[in-house]
Amino acid sequence: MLRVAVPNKGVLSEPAAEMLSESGYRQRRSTKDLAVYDPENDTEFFYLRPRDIAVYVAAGTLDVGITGRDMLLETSPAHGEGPLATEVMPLGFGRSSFRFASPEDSGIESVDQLAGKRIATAYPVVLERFLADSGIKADVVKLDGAVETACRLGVADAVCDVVETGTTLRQAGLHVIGAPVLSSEAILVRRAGAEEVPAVAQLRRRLRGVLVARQYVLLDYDCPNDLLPRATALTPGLEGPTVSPLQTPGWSAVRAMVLQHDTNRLMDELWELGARAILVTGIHACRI
Ligand SMILES: Nc1ncnc2c1ncn2[C@@H]1O[C@H](COP(=O)(O)OP(=O)(O)OP(=O)(O)O)[C@@H](O)[C@H]1O
Ligand SMILES: O=P(O)(O)OC[C@H]1O[C@H](OP(=O)(O)OP(=O)(O)O)[C@H](O)[C@@H]1O
Ligand SMILES: [Mg+2]
Repeated sequence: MLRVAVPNKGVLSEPAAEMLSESGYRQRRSTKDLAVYDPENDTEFFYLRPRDIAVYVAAGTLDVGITGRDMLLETSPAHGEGPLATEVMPLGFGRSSFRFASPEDSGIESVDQLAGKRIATAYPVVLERFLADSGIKADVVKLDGAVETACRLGVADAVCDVVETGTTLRQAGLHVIGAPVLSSEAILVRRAGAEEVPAVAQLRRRLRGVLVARQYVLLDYDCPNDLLPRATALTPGLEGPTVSPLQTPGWSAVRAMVLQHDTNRLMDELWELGARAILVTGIHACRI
């Protein structure tokens, strides 16, 4: 039986369960359920705090889990100090960066100026590693959440926190300083060095299928044969485009997968080139 950890709360919770449902796995009906068994796939899902997921996976108690890259790094022991979980694949949601920010009027404008200052964070391990690697000596103030308020309430001079849109920072009168400490998104994690088993390989293929179906569309168009080399250079597909003859002499039909965000640019360029009957179709599911 495969045992999978899924975030029970927070921003990763819903999209993680949605991605597993789209991958054909049964998910819990109520947010109060702690675990659910999917008999068809012989898989049990455990709903846990995202912060704890890599710990269970590293210990080998659960086979795989979905968490944030920042959470994995926060709960990873220093080299040689205990079992490790490792990133298997990114899942394309829950994107954020982990960054320093200081009050607008603090005069702290660069990471170097953080030396000797108090920095509040809910990710002390990641922050302390960064400070040690950068040779900056500062006091780390460990908080559980709502870190942005720490400066206003006088317990810190700056913060290091998760930023997505930046709205929370702005509301707290803070501005980002320096480059991101790290870029995070939801990831699938496994125990480091764990042997590949068929059930995990299947889960990975299914998740990859959902990712590809979300990212790509199918583009069909009709094209005069003499323009095929230029048209198919625009739409090379994954392995190569499908080109079949049309009943109209001198014309072919082309089908290729293209990135969804590129669709309108490609349709315009193909039209300018002389392609016609350009159609876009969504991909519901796939195995690539
Ligand atoms: N606004 C956001 N946008 C994208 N990802 C986010 C955002 N906030 C948090 N995350 C990501 O979600 C993961 C877990 O954060 P979450 O807020 O769910 O847990 P937490 O902060 O430990 O718990 P809680 O907020 O319930 O106290 C982290 O990987 C983090 O990067
Ligand atoms: O840049 P934004 O789009 O504003 O998003 C970032 C905010 O979202 C998360 O907060 P969450 O709601 O998880 O609260 P928490 O700080 O208590 O964890 C994170 O800790 C930031 O505060
Ligand atoms: Mg949070």
